[in-house]
Amino acid sequence: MADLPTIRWGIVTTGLIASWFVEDLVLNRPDAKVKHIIQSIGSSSLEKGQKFAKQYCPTQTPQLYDSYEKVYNDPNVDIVYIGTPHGYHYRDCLQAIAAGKNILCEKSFAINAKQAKEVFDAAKKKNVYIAEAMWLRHRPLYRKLQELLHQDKVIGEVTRVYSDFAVELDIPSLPSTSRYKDLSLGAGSLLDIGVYSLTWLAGGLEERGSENTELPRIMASQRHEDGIEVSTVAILEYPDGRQGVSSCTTKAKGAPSRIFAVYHGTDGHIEVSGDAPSVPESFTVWARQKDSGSADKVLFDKEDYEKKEYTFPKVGRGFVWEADNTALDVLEGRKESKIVPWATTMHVLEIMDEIRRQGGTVYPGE
Ligand SMILES: NC(=O)C1=CN([C@@H]2O[C@H](COP(=O)(O)OP(=O)(O)OC[C@H]3O[C@@H](n4cnc5c(N)ncnc54)[C@H](OP(=O)(O)O)[C@@H]3O)[C@@H](O)[C@H]2O)C=CC1
Ligand SMILES: O=C1OC[C@@H](O)[C@H](O)[C@H]1O
Repeated sequence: MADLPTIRWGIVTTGLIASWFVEDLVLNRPDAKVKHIIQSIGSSSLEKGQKFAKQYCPTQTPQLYDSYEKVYNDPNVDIVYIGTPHGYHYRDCLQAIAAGKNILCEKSFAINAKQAKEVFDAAKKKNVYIAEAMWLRHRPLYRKLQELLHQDKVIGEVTRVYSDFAVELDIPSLPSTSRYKDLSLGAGSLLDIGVYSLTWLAGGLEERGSENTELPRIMASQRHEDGIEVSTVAILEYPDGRQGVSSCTTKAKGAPSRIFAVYHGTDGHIEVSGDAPSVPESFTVWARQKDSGSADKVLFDKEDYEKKEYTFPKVGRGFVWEADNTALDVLEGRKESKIVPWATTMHVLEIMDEIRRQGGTVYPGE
């Protein structure tokens, strides 16, 4: 590890995702591209910071702060990781930018596209790096899937995609301050987990990724309980006829088959599975070899397909690729991530804005 470039992280919050991310930052990996230092941790309470540091980065000695601002103003911090709830990302990013810090900010990057645009404009003015921590896009599985779909065209032209993220949460039992319940924190299934379903859809339908500024036609419906959006279904239709269905809910468990995304192409199918749509493990390519000419076109013709499974090893909690890629971006002087460029974040937020407009989900201040 001695010769690796080093990056010094300022961690903002001691919440769940901050703990997962830090665990991966300090993981001892033979193939690490960067040495990650936990330089400082900012929390609403010093005690929380002490407990967090002891539990998740015991081999390091971060400076502990009782505020986020002190992390932003720490001259020894190269990049700030923001793990606050959605409703605070806008505020926290703007404060970190004002202090001249580079930023990796959790998904969903902001409540809406307008907030994100302001943040990106501010980052541009200050000439700092900023990226949304959409870790899925950094995973080798997602990148291989895109290569097979769009470069190798293993299932021909992608025509349809389905993706669902279902989690059974007992939201009424949670305290009113929970990020799953408090609208000012951005509560709602779309911003929390629907963003993954949309990312799986984009993986198939939007090969152009960052350059794609055109919004698909969107037809969406959302359901609410006690004012919180608990289910979303959205149909996305692209000008050339490709269609996708993206759904999410906090009212049901995911299917036991563990398949959460299906890609249909002119010459086959791909099914993606894993512990959750945020934790994919493998995908199966069903490439059509022949047409057995069966008279009943309704029946599945398994024997017409060649099946190939791609499995990806688990490394830590799966944040290592995002961590290394982001650190290298900053160390090499980039201001945007190639993997999650600003345009991609804007595009997904614009889609979610339209889904919420049709579904009737409004956040405080909108
Ligand atoms: N990539 C992934 O797999 C995951 C990403 N996330 C994303 O991470 C973000 C945070 O989620 P998660 O870690 O689960 O949330 P938690 O509720 O576990 O943690 C959020 C932290 O934010 C700080 N905070 C500041 N103000 C508030 C407030 N008013 N209410 C609650 N917390 C506050 C607290 O830290 P402190 O007291 O230390 O200041 C708190 O611990 C979200 O954007 C979410 O979408 C979440 C889970 C998984
Ligand atoms: O990003 C996430 O992935 C896992 C979910 O359980 C969590 O609520 C969400 O924030």
